[in-house]
Amino acid sequence: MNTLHAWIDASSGVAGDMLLGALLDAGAHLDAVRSAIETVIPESIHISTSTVHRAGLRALKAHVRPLTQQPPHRTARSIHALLHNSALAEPVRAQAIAVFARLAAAEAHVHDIPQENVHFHEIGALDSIADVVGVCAALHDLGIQSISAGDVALGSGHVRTAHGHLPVPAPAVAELARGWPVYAGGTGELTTPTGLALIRTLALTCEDLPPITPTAIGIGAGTRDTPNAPNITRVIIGQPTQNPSRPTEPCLLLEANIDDLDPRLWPGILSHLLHAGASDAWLTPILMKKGRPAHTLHTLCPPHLATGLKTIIFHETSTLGIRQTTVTKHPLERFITTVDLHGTTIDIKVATAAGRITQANPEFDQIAELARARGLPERTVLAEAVQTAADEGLMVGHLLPPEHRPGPSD
Ligand SMILES: O=C([S-])c1cc(C(=O)S)c[n+]([C@@H]2O[C@H](COP(=O)(O)O)[C@@H](O)[C@H]2O)c1
Ligand code: NI
Repeated sequence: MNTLHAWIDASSGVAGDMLLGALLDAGAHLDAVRSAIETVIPESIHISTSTVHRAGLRALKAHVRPLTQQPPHRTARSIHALLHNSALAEPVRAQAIAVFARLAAAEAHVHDIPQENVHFHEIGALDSIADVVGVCAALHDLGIQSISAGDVALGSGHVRTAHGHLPVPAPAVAELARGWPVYAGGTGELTTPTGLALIRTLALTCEDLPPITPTAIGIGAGTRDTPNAPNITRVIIGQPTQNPSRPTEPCLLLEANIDDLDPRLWPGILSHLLHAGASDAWLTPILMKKGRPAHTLHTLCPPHLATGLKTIIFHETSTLGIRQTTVTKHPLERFITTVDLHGTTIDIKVATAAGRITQANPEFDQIAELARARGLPERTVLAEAVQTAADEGLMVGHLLPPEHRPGPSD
């Protein structure tokens, strides 16, 4: 299966209409975007594009023009209902709802009000709905399956808004930036709340351009044209040439053939090596010279732990030597998330490739403990945990649900 990854370059900043312009420039169909926006807010927005230049570079400007100066009053709650009840394609609807929830959480925090009471400035609400629904529809139209983004430039100084003069980054932008690498990168407001909410919700990780073979590049223009500082957002779309977010890791493999150790000692040795930081430690049965049954001890480890692990092997086994080879590891991105099962928190180990789940396994020790506590067979509790995880979208082949994405320190 060919997967398509989109990498967002917000090193000159990002706003909702800039990202929309970039995706349209990369080949998303304007009709698909228009029709998604019409589905949610009929006859409220006129959307068109034009080729412009920003600091001498060609870019596509998405013009998102409200058709009314007096749209209905919109709160976070009413926008959620509007999107929820709309006939948008399911992935577009789910993503747009998640983006607005993130935006509303940031606004609620900085204005110190309940999330459902957040209201979006009347005209701004229309713009924002069009930008968010437009971007999600454009991604769907392009068939994008995973997204990452680089560090984001936020700007500096002050910006004039409907709420008066705000410092840059605007408070909601600063709130949305928690846990994502950002920097000033220039003067003025380079990143808006809607632009950053889109990146924070849709992008799985922050990274430099991952290994992909580009098939489309889109450049979206901001409103101002400032000399020497192109006011643009870029997207580079392509097929991952490796796992998009995980470079290979250098590893050492330590090995020894041993034919004279009391076999009862092996479990303790393997466990000691794992506790000391080995990525893996295992035995394979072998037949040595003179027909002697024996074992090869294999220990995989990051290079900086090799000396300590070799000391353990020499100390706890009877070997007279250790072979050491350098190997390359291609790890999948993995992390632990949790689900609630009968009031107990169960860890789920999740691995992803190109943004899709390849493994989602409940931690078996916790399953066994819960099974014991409830007097049930382990396989019943295991099946319940797998089903609970699947109900929350943690299913092999699915995109990772936003609420289960790892935080920056996971
Ligand atoms: O309308 C409100 S409450 C508002 C709050 C904030 C905060 O940071 S709080 C910022 N702004 C400014 O509005 C414009 C439009 O932003 P979009 O994301 O809707 O494009 C932008 O200049 C924000 O800094 C408004
Ligand atoms: Ni605000």
